[in-house]
Amino acid sequence: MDMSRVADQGLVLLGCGKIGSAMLAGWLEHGLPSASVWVIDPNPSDWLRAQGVNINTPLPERPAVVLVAVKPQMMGEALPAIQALGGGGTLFISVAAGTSIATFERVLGAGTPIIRAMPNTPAAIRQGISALIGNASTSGSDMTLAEGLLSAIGDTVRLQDEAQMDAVTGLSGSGPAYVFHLIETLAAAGEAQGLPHDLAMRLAKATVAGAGALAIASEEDPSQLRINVTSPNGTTQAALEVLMHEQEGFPNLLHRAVKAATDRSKELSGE
Ligand SMILES: NC(=O)C1=CN([C@@H]2O[C@H](COP(=O)(O)OP(=O)(O)OC[C@H]3O[C@@H](n4cnc5c(N)ncnc54)[C@H](OP(=O)(O)O)[C@@H]3O)[C@@H](O)[C@H]2O)C=CC1
Ligand SMILES: O=C(O)[C@@H]1CCC=N1
Repeated sequence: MDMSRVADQGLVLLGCGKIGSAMLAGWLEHGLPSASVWVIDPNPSDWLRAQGVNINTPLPERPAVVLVAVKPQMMGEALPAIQALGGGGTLFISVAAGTSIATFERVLGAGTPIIRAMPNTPAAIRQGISALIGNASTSGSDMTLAEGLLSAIGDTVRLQDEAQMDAVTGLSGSGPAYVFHLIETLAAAGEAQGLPHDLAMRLAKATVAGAGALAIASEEDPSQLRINVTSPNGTTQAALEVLMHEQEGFPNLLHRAVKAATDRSKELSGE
């Protein structure tokens, strides 16, 4: 991605916590100059202070992009700081869960190009995935700019309908946490079978990372890759009889987990 427009005109980051920092880390690593970044955050982290970006200083008059990365509950308090940049000329990208495009249009004006995006934290190592959708004022070049920025920190996918954002949030936005929990519990299960903690954790991390990389790289789909591991009447089959149990296994558990996250995203949009 050619970051020259963003580097020339500037990028404003409203809120730089977990996801804002993950995205910023990816962009800085990709070559965005730190002098081109302005951050508004009441309590900048030590990591952020060490990056050489502009923190809580006056903003450029017409930045290329404002990235909104505050919690939905803080939106009312936070948006006035960037409201004057609305109206066109600056592209707004919000990653906030459950905050609709209409909410931003009410504050910034319907003529403001606004893209709602849902990234995830592997963005920090440029292996995230972001889903995005723009409002009616978003031009083709705005979408290209947003996709360029987001593709610098991983894969991107365009949505057809803003309503899909709740399920996307429940799947890939929150999803890294499910996988981290899988790593934690896989390691703990190995420990319970007699392995030392460090060895169990190393095996668990490498197994999840390797399986994920194979799932992306392979032409076979994940169900075939699963079958490839499963020798008839072997060890994997014994485990899968537990994990694939209709009521107590993964399918029901993950269905309930993703539904809970999706429902919470819908709830946030009404709060
Ligand atoms: N974490 C994730 O994996 C993902 C998060 N998101 C979305 O990103 C948004 C941020 O989430 P996350 O990074 O986890 O949350 P964090 O709380 O880690 O980050 C939010 C940041 O905004 C700061 N902040 C609070 N009030 C203001 C204000 N008035 N002006 C500017 N900054 C302010 C916070 O400071 P302080 O801590 O001092 O309050 C904090 O540094 C949320 O809307 C979430 O839905 C989307 C995708 C993935
Ligand atoms: O937990 C949350 O609400 C945010 C949205 C997706 C990931 N973290």
